[in-house]
Amino acid sequence: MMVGVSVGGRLDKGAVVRFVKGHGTGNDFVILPDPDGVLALTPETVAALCDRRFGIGADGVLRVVRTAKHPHAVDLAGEAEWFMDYWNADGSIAEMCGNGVRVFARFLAAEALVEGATFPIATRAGVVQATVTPDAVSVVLPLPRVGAGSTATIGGLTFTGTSVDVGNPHLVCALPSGMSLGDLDLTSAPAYDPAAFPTGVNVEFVVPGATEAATFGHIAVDRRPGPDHGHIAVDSPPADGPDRGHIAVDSPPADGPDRGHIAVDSPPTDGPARGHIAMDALPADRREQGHIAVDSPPPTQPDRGHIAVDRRGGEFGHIAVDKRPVPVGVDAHVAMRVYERGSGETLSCGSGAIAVAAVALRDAGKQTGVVAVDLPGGRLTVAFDGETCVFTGPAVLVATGETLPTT
Ligand SMILES: N[C@@H](CCC[C@H](N)C(=O)O)C(=O)O
Repeated sequence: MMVGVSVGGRLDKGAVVRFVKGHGTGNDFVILPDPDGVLALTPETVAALCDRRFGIGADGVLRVVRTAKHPHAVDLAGEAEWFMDYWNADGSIAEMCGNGVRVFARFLAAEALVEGATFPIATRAGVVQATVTPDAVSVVLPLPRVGAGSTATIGGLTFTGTSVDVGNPHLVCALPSGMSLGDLDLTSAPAYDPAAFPTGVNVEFVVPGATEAATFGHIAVDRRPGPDHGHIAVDSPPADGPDRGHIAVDSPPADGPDRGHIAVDSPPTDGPARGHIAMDALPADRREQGHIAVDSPPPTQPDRGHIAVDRRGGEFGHIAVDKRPVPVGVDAHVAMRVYERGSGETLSCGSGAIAVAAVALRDAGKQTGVVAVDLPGGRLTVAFDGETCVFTGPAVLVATGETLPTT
């Protein structure tokens, strides 16, 4: 890819920069190792790196720099060797990134830049303690500060919420009963009160007391404004055989030419653990036919299946179906979606999950306890002991590479 990187304060068109790609529950990052702080990142460069079409693609950038070498962190040099220089996908800087700091910790451990499994990391919101295990990374953070009420408006609907400071600003909005997370159109930013959030805000939408897929899974098809919404029809038992169902989606309406369908075979045709969805993207008499194969359960996550069709940026929504089991031994369980300041809708937001968990625990009348938070990208847990919170979830490195010099 062709991404210019400023080196030593000047744009060096010959710069080749090593990067690592990682994610925490689908909140993905380009990690830039820069121990001596010589990469002079700009908002434009970060936005180019994060561009999912013209760049590497990510929700944000994590620059790995020695605390002593970065002006925003030098005061913390006695407490932590490494500073997470976090940038949102639009090139703005944020104080905290909960998933980012877990992925950052995974990177430090994988590159043997730290000793032991527990170590401090400096952030713009202070120093946090990370503990790395093969399956998860936990981070100990200060208790979030639950504040005043405010509102967010999206799609003509106004939601009442609670502001929470996790180092960065959040507004946690509960959905009214009868509304599900899949009903939300998060393709554009919610409106908020700029007097309450002068530097912007991450907005979380929450279904409290979530149970298995019933309250988290959602199917949203065709969010185009206007009268031409499609429909989903499920025959059970199906019309053409004992083991076959189908979902028919008309878009635009049935009397128009562009008719597609989704056919679901159950049991699947090619193996005991595999199903498929065949989609005609164009009318049946044309050639462009696609399909999505779904392993259930997926090989890497035995208790989870999902179908995700994401055409954000266009006119269609997405389908996501979670089959995560109800967590045991927790004091509260919530499901959420988030619109992040500077990054748009993401599959997961760690600081957002902490904010949501703090409100859920408060609403449960407790000051200590464990909250499980389900997001489109997976499950995170937050444990509160009255003095700190411990934020835990998977953190994975998936690729490494080099940017190419610009021409
Ligand atoms: N967009 C946030 C910063 C990133 C949050 C992150 N995804 C997380 O996991 O906490 C902001 O601008 O505050």
